[in-house]
Amino acid sequence: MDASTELYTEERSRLDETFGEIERQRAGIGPVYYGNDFVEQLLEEKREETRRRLALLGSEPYFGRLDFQEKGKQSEPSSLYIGKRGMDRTETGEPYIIDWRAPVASLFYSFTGGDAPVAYEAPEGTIHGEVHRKRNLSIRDKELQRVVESYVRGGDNLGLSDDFLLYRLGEKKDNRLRDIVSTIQAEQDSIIRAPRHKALIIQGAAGSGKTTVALHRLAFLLYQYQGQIRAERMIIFAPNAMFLDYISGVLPELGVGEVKQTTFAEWALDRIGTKLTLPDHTDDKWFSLAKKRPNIDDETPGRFKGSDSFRLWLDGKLRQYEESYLQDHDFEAWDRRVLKASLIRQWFEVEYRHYPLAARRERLIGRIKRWLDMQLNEIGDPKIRKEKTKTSKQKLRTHLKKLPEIDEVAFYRSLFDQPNEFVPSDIAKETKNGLKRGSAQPEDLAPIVWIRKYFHGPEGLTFDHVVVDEAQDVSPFQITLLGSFMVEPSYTILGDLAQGIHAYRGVHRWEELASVFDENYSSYHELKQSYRSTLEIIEFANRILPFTDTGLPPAEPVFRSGDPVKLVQVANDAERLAYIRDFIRDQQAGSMRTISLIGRTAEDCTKLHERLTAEGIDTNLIAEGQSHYRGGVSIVPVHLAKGLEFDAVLLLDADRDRYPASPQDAKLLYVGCTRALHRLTLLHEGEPSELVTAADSQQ
Ligand SMILES: Nc1ncnc2c1ncn2[C@@H]1O[C@H](COP(=O)(O)OP(=O)(O)OP(=O)(O)O)[C@@H](O)[C@H]1O
Repeated sequence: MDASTELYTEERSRLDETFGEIERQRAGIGPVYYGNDFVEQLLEEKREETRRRLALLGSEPYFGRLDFQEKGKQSEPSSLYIGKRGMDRTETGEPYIIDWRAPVASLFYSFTGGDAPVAYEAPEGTIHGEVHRKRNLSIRDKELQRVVESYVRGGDNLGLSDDFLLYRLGEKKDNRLRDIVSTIQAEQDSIIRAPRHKALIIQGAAGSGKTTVALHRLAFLLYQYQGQIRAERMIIFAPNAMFLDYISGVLPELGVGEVKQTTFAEWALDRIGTKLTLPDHTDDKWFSLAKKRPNIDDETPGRFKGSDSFRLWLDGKLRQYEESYLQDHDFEAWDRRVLKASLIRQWFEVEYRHYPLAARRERLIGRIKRWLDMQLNEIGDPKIRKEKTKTSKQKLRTHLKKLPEIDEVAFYRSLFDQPNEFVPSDIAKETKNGLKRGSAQPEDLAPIVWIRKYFHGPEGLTFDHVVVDEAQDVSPFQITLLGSFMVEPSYTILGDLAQGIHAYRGVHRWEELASVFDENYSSYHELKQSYRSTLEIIEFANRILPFTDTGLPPAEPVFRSGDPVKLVQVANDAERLAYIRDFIRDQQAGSMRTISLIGRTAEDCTKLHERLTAEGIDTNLIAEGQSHYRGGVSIVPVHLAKGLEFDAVLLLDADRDRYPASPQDAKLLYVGCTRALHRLTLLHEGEPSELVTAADSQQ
């Protein structure tokens, strides 16, 4: 028997034994309980959880094995099998499969080869020891497909073998992001396992696994802080509904499906109610061709209203409003029956001081009404009482008009009614006109929810952890707002400034976000290694990076080589169309499952979609506001491709006039090119973009 067959046979037999154990445990749970006994019902919940866990283990029980010798223990090294969920042996109670989130499993990820001693942090302290062996196992549908011996102590290892990672990265993608529990890399693992009470700010190169890492971190936190944090109080903010659809499979796969996944706009509108609408296509002007695009500076509405200084100005206005809310008016119910203004003020300012303004108002109104009722009750003669009731209640209604309703949208609107010293006049005018029509811009949402929170308090909402993906697109104001729903900051904030195509509302430097936290709470991390694309694609995209003006270092590729990036010139429109047709056909024939034609603008994409449809070629047009990602062949404008990935990409119109060498166009092109996993071709008709020529120069 050669070594690999021996390896396979050994693992096959452990796998059979595992299936036997899973079956025994499943059989031991017994049938589902449908009765009314409360205790039995509670127990049934636990049994159901076990059934789910065993079902998850049933087809792919584990993916790794680590032989670990704990220091000070005489016995042989223990073989730890690591899976998506843990399982103990029924008879002995010993761990049989280790949950990937357990402390000891961290060794599987952090171990980088070599014979040096290792250690991991456990609740009982630091555990030291030695790794004797590391194996990666691929099990699909109960079949052991592959065993890779990544490390053997004392063997002739040249560091840790990457074979298994490369095997995984070489796979073709369907229409969903997947979990990476079997191949989490050390730098990713340290982010996933970072302590809870922190605001982690992560700058990660395109394809470095930011989204994936964030999702795994949620699963880890839920495991590590069981009983302290709840899935329903964790929330992920992502840029759009289609992206949410694309990532929606990962958490259920990791067994933590209840975490809320939303966009900031959806969440904010939910809080405000139906008082406002957001117009469609508000972003279009920023993605039009360079000559039609507005400039971006700190007075661009999105940047201005998202800034910390705008928030501070708003806070000042809120305080002023609250301080001058109550005016001194006695309430005279009838002759000489007067509720003195000083007493009303005493209630409002002393007794109800700790409540948010809306509650202070409500309590005050209730108190005044009660006072009036008491006065009326003192009147013995029913006839007089009736008459006084009528007149005094009328007077009360008039009096209460002096305590106007508290409404966040009306207050926000009032800020722009008069010219003011702080808000640039064109922003004030545009905001006022929009709100008059019941329409807000995306950048108005954080201030309005902030005002609502000031008026009403958190209204029962608390977050245990907040993930903000594509965080280069969010503002400091949004981050502060979300933080105000947490007792202590617990954030994972991930993004890539080089993909900051929404620079008109997002941050330009991470310090802008870091500055909203106390420095003990925030920490900055970089993920430089990129896993998505081949070496050739990453190197090509890296040469576009300097044009983005972000000063970011090049992404580091994993050594996975593929086809060279192609730059193709076509002579005319007919040739262009013929090329596109052939491209789709060739990629499909070459087993590429997801193929994307990335256009420069939304109109370009719509036109291409119509033409291909007329020729009977089936493609999915991705448009703004879409909520499902279908996979297959997509046509997508470059600005909507962010966050997604495709086996093969044809980037259209890589011409000089469509992608001039501006930072914004460089970011768009960088986003487009980094979507490709295995193959990238750029097409141009006229002179190629300077960015493309630079990227192509060293191939
Ligand atoms: N450790 C890993 N093992 C296997 N695959 C990985 C690993 N890390 C990331 N990947 C894969 O790399 C791809 C990129 O991951 P992801 O989309 O999370 O990256 P990202 O940093 O959010 O990308 P971008 O910013 O470009 O949208 C995915 O296909 C993911 O499965």
